[in-house]
Amino acid sequence: MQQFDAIVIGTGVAGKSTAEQLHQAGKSVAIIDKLPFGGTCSQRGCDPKKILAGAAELVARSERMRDNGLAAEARIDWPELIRFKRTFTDPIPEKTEQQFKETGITAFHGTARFIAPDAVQVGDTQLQADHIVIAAGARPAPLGIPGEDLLTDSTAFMELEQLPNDIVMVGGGYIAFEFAHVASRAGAKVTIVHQGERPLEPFDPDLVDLLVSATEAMGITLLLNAEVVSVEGEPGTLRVGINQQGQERSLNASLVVHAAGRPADLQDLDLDKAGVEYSDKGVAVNEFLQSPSNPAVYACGDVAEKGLPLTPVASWEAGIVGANILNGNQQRYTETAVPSVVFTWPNLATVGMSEESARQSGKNIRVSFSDTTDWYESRRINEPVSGYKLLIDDDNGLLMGAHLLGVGSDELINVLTLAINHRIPVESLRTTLFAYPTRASGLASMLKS
Ligand SMILES: Cc1cc2nc3c(=O)[nH]c(=O)nc-3n(C[C@H](O)[C@H](O)[C@H](O)COP(=O)(O)OP(=O)(O)OC[C@H]3O[C@@H](n4cnc5c(N)ncnc54)[C@H](O)[C@@H]3O)c2cc1C
Ligand SMILES: NC(=O)c1ccc[n+]([C@@H]2O[C@H](COP(=O)([O-])OP(=O)(O)OC[C@H]3O[C@@H](n4cnc5c(N)ncnc54)[C@H](O)[C@@H]3O)[C@@H](O)[C@H]2O)c1
Repeated sequence: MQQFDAIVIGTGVAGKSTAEQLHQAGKSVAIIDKLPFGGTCSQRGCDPKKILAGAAELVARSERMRDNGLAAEARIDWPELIRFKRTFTDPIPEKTEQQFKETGITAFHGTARFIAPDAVQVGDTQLQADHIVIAAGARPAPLGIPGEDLLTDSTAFMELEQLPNDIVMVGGGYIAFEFAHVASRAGAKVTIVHQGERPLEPFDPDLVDLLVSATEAMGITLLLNAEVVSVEGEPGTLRVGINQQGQERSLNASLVVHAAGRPADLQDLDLDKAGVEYSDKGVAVNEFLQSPSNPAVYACGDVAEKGLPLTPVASWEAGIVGANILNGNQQRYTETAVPSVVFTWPNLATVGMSEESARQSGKNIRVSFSDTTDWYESRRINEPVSGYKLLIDDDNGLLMGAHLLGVGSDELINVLTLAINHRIPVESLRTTLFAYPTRASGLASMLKS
């Protein structure tokens, strides 16, 4: 059995940064991954996705300006775009492995499973440590439907050599909308099949309605209250069975994409052998991100039950875990407002409370909501829709929640996150001079009392 001060399971944002922090403090660290080193965000998630979304944005913007002074329209060359994406993603595993080698972190390829409360096995190798950090991320939710293996997951979608003509997205969340916008702008006919009444549930319903109208105007079909119940056929000629409010129907598609959620990836870990509690939300953790049932174990990132499954949260939680292992439990996980963006064109962004939860809070709230499609910042690029909703506590003048739709929302949401987390009064935001013309320069109008 090989001995270490700490074992980290997962080489994504959460695992890699915890391992580096522990190693820099002089600990001997082993790190393990069952997939090529580097994790989801940089190879199979945020970063490659934004390369595709960036190209789709150029197409959208050029289309919208075609009769407004732009002569040529941009077009996506899918194989070339995937080649460009690979220039970012392909080097990551080797680069990450090299970094581990150079820093002295001992890296293992393979699937880690617990064999004892303080030990894991990878292949034939057994490792033991004072602390074990689970940073195993998430995986596509098993759907339990016939023909499930015919679905293409988000990783495989971003590896497609050719983009098929007709695509069905199963689910109506982040991945469905981002990929639908990309695929549609690359020329595919796309249908989003969503089981709920409202897509993009964590986002503001009024702004989602505006985004949905723009999405439908692009030619994307949305089926709501519709659950995918089966997929059959051969790859390339698939038939998707749908139950829409009790009515059976089916759709033909060349590609069916899994966009139906990503729960914690617990399946290989054998957590029962370590006495580590878990639920369908992930590894159970206390305020120190430590397993309450096995104090040798900590968890961070998508696999932990606390926090949104987003990259900045994974990185922040990793810092807490690293500090608590090094200094004893001192840093607490505290609820903080976390911004989130759907990288459609236009962008949809949110931070802080929803209108519903703000109204339920019992506070004296003011809702500032407007469709801003006819504002200069939208009209100059002929943007199809834009809008905002700001939720203000009228008693103390603080921002409780901010919801944005439109170009520049992905950056402006960060300013509003700063305001919420650092209790900057809306009056200060309203009277601050922001560069003009930018999306932030509209804040004064948005915050007029
Ligand atoms: C398509 C897509 C787009 C996204 N876009 C965004 C975005 O724009 N912004 C954003 O903030 N977030 C985005 N996310 C979410 C973001 O990628 C994750 O929140 C983040 O990568 C989580 O990091 P992590 O370190 O917790 O997990 P991961 O990066 O997933 O790392 C976990 C690692 O653990 C390994 N592992 C699992 N089980 C075992 C085991 N038993 N043994 C060994 N290794 C194991 C896995 O192979 C994996 O490499 C996106 C996700 C996807 C799928
Ligand atoms: N821009 C970003 O930050 C970004 C982008 C992509 C992914 N992510 C992360 O990855 C996670 C996974 O993304 P996602 O889009 O798969 O999940 P999601 O949770 O955003 O959306 C999945 C949706 O699919 C629906 N659904 C589930 N089963 C279904 C079925 N059988 N038929 C029809 N609809 C069904 C669910 O009701 C849910 O609303 C996200 O929660 C997010 O944390 C983030």
